[in-house]
Amino acid sequence: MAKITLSKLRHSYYPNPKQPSDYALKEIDLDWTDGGAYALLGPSGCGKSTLLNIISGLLVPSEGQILFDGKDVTSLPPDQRNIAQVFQFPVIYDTMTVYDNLAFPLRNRGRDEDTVKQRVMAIAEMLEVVDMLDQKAAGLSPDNKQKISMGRGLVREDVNVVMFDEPLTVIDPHLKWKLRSKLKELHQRVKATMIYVTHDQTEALTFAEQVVVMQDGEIVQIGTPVELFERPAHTFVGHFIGSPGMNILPCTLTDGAAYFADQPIALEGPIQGTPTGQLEIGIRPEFVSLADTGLPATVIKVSDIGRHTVVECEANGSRISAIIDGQGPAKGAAVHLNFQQSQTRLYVDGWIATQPQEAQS
Ligand SMILES: Nc1ncnc2c1ncn2[C@@H]1O[C@H](COP(=O)(O)OP(=O)(O)OP(=O)(O)O)[C@@H](O)[C@H]1O
Repeated sequence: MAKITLSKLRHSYYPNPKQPSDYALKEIDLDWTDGGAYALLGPSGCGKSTLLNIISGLLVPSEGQILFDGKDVTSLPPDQRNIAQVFQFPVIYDTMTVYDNLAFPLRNRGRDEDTVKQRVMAIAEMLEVVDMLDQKAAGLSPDNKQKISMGRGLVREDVNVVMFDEPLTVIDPHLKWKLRSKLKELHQRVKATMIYVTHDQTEALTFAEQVVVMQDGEIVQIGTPVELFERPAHTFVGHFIGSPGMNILPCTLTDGAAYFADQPIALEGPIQGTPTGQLEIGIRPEFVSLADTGLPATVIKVSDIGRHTVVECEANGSRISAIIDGQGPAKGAAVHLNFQQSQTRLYVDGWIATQPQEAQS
């Protein structure tokens, strides 16, 4: 397994790129630690496949370098990079047995049959497919085929990285959670460097120790699932992660105090620098509560989401959601909203501009 470094990486599909919008990847600088579990998360078109293809060697970047354990592999073809890939759709040989499918990547590299057997059995046990080993792959269900595809990606011990490209696309929704947790368990056991590409926040947050969030060819934040939830570095991350996402409200600043709809809103801590640009308050619905006093709002929708209720309100032309325990008020009710101060952030031109109180020196 290897540490992967992406250094000053830029890529354009145009021959003479001029402006930032000509680049599918703007500038990427990133270190992926040996043995880590990473997710690349972002909406369609943000550049995930472009980055994956550059790492696997299918695409040579317009600028910058890719290093595996410090060795420059930027111009090496895919077969010399020693990478295992698991794609959206299963890549297996229908006419072979499950055993032979799992053994294929090892036999292909001339491993002796004792080693093949030992690795195939270890992976089959982890994936819980031992009872299928003698079956022809053709007869397997789509999710079992994809399990075997994953097994083929994991069976070699000597790969630099295992990359998963939306691997649960073909899996039935009710089986997805099973395979998601299986993959996490597999990472803990095989300790390979793994990169999991997805547009699905649940998949990324369940699998990864570190999530790389991309938007428009740029990395907007790298963090643990908790960090992305608690302190989104950008309003895009606030929106994209969470259900419903972060409330983002336009605001003004007067003498260092934030105002929304003429109401003062207490921020988590001091503001960095002198903010100029688009000012917004960010507060997650989990930290908005209903109270007797506070920001006046009107309830426009109430949804029961199991143990909690989402109360969607309207205040001064903005939508604000609150996640509360128990039953919500009726639609049309006049309510007051309170924001938990330690969770109320200021964003300037999309980027976080407040520091938490305890970070002050
Ligand atoms: N072969 C290509 N030629 C020109 N532009 C391309 C090509 N491939 C991708 N792009 C553009 O590059 C940008 C990034 O695309 P990319 O496929 O990397 O995003 P993605 O996040 O993987 O999206 P998806 O999840 O839909 O695959 C998009 O604007 C896309 O239109």
